[in-house]
Amino acid sequence: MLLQLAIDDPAHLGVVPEVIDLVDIVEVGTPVLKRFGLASITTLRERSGGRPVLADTKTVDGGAKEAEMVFGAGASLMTVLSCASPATHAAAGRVAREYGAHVVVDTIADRRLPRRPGRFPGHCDYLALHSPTDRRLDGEDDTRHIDAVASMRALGYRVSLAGGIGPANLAAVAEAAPEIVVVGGAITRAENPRRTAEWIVSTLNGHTRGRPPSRNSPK
Ligand SMILES: O=C([C@H](O)CO)[C@H](O)[C@H](O)COP(=O)(O)O
Repeated sequence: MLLQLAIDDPAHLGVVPEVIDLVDIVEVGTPVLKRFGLASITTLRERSGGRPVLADTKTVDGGAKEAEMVFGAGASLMTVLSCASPATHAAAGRVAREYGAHVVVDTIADRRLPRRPGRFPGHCDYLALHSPTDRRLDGEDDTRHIDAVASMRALGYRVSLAGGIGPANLAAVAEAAPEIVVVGGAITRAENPRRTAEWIVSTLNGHTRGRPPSRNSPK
């Protein structure tokens, strides 16, 4: 399993150097991309120590143009919403192939998950099962994305799992074994991001050592 660190708030950029050696993919979160534009991709590339950067564009139209922009700026992966038109998937995929880059198809806005392999024309390197932040802020305890990993993998999709992943559900996530585990707030908002990231990595690797660090643990 690969660990993808999501930076959704400019205030959390400082966490990157603290944990970068534990991380496989660095995500320029949608809010950061909207706030700082393509420069945020360059910034995170400079801090990522050569690790791939994902631009969380959540593209829904204009696939070729958005792909050109973010891959041209140095991103290695981008996200396209699963509800986008086949033409958008095909266009983003064509540009991704030209750059040797990757497309993550994000199901965050879809009520229905794909029922067959190869549902997205063009390019679907990973299918993101993503619990929306706002649903959780509304108080929903959502595990549907974790529960769906097995069926999507059975259809042949490589899965990226995102949304509210942290100490409360990490054991279930490790058991589901998606290809990519996306973690934002559980690391970036932790009292001790480094120790939390270490605990997450060891749990994902099946070598859990005790309990997750508490919010009050010393830095
Ligand atoms: O993509 C995200 C979300 O839609 C906000 O833009 C987050 O990066 C993703 O959900 C991971 O964040 P956490 O839920 O804080 O782990």
